[in-house]
Amino acid sequence: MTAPSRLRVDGLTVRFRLSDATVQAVTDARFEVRQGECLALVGESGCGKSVMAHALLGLLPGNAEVTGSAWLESGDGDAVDLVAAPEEVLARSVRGRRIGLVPQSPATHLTPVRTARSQLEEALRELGNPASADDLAARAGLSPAADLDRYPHELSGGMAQRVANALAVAGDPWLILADEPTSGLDRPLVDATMAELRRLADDGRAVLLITHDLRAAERVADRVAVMYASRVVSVAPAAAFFAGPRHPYAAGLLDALPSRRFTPIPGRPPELTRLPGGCAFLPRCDRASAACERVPELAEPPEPAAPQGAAPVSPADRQEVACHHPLKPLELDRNVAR
Ligand SMILES: Nc1ncnc2c1ncn2[C@@H]1O[C@H](COP(=O)(O)OP(=O)(O)OP(=O)(O)O)[C@@H](O)[C@H]1O
Ligand code: NI
Repeated sequence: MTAPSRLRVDGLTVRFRLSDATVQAVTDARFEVRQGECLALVGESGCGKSVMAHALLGLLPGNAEVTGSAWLESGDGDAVDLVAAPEEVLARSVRGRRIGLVPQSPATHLTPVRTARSQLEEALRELGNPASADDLAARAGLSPAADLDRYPHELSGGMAQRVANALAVAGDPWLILADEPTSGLDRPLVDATMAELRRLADDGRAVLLITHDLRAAERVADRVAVMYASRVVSVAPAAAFFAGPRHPYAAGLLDALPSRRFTPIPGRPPELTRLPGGCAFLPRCDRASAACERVPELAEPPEPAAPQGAAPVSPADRQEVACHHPLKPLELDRNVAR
């Protein structure tokens, strides 16, 4: 059975009106994050990932126009549309409560002059959570007796991350949002942070991880959504995505990794003030045709007939792509994969 949805984004669109131009930062985004899963949202710098996060939190500046919907759901009937909700509701019951925020830099996020315990206790008190700081710390992998009475400068990077994560769940959130939680961190700390996010998902949280570190995403994500030039162009189960992405842009991103072909995609993404009418990836795509002058919808591509003897693509491996010429599905050998 599929787990209940915790975040359901549908048609989410963000425009910034400037005096002489309009920035199309997020266009018609559609995806969901379910209870107990981590969805990684990836894409090149400037494609709209953080604007999407800020739209979900109601933290966009006054020149932003937001349309569409983004339902944050408890999983048992309670729900709030983050786009329609008034600021008062977002401030009182969403940010830091129903949405727990994993900060970009835990070391600077923590108050330097107070112990981890006093910060956790204050958060629990403010959020009306009867849990104890010891419980929260233990769940986050800290030793309450040894770690909680330390000041932030006495904590290692990994420990500070765990305290920040304990703070992120202090309000018992429906969704955890982490926008580039590993930028500027060294590899061991990246690994520790990813392990922490995985643990939060395994604990039953829904985790939305925004990152351009594909290697980190591969370690933690159950599904991967790819953004390009303001649109979500691919949503796929992680294993199928990393084994054989269907969208040419996603394939290009993976080929650019040092651990793969280390070949960057030629060209640059378009300016968000001057998006083309059709597929925005067209000028960089070696599969483009006249059909690509029309914007492709995000959908499961019609499958080519499976070669004789080959198993059809399993439902668990199905990828949605916005592309008129998707790459062929890879036959994942389920027996080998397990
Ligand atoms: N207040 C604003 N007014 C106008 N344009 C904005 C505003 N905020 C963001 N943008 C533009 O929106 C686009 C998307 O930015 P965003 O920060 O979401 O990118 P990103 O995908 O998070 O990139 P990165 O990986 O570098 O963090 C950029 O072109 C940015 O310049
Ligand atoms: Ni960003």
